[in-house]
Amino acid sequence: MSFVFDRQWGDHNERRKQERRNHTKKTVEPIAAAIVPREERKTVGVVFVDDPRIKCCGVNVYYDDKHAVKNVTLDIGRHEIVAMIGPSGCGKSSFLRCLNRMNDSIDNCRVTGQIVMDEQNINETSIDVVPLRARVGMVFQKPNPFPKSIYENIAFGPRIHGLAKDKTDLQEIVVSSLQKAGLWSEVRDRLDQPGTNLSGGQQQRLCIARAIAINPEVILMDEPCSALDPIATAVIENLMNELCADYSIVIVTHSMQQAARVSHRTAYFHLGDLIEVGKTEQLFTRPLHQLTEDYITGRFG
Ligand SMILES: Nc1ncnc2c1ncn2[C@@H]1O[C@H](COP(=O)(O)OP(=O)(O)OP(=O)(O)O)[C@@H](O)[C@H]1O
Repeated sequence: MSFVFDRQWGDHNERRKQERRNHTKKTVEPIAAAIVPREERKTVGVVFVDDPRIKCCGVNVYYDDKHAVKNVTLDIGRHEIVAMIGPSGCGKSSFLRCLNRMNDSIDNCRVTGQIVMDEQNINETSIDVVPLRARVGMVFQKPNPFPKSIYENIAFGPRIHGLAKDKTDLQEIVVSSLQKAGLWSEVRDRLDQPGTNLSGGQQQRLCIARAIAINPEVILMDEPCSALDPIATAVIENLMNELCADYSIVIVTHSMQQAARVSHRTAYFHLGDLIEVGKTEQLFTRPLHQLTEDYITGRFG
């Protein structure tokens, strides 16, 4: 009996020691590999994901001879929020605009490389950008509702893309888009009033509803909260969290706090190079590249 008792306690103590060793193993960071030096420009981190929604490979953006985005390779996952951060002029917006060919409207801009959705390179000149921009919607820095009624702001897209069978169908799209954008309860009684009469935060949600109404797969957001107060910003951030159940979201933001709050992965750009991309928590707490560390600790930009 005593033998059994001793053995049990012996086992118990051994187990406790082992648990402590395991615990130590789990909580103490492994000795980090040396941080990548500033001169290195090859992207480090988690560039690829399983079953990506968009696959960017060697993307370059030039404005005349200015090389604004340099050989960027990056996957955007399904149901993923990817934040793009970096100092002013590092190429975040230029890269974002590649994802729905918005750079086409800039005369001196040229984009090279592959941007693949459903095995199709959307950067080929033969691609029709109208249906592409329905699949990859965009929300801009400044809310830009059409000078039309709230209803028409949403109904316009589905109507021109032929997404509604009839008037009832169109009405359903309008209601469900406003619901998904978290605006329905605030505007249900005034759908015929101008969208421009809404507050800034409501206008931005109207623009999100407008993007949703044409059934996109991806929503691009270029500093969507920079014109909003903290309360309206929090509403949009919560909304993003809900929307990623249905869409992939790529957001350019100047706010590291916002990137940390909303995104699953964060991409850090520097002078046109994608320096590092990784799980958001890791990038902000244990960056792999010296330039990322400089930026997040406020030593640069
Ligand atoms: N139409 C243009 N013609 C010439 N150069 C341009 C044009 N648009 C952008 N650039 C340049 O390309 C570079 C990248 O600009 P971009 O707007 O993509 O950077 P960003 O990181 O989004 O900057 P910000 O955070 O200030 O908005 C910058 O040097 C910018 O001056």
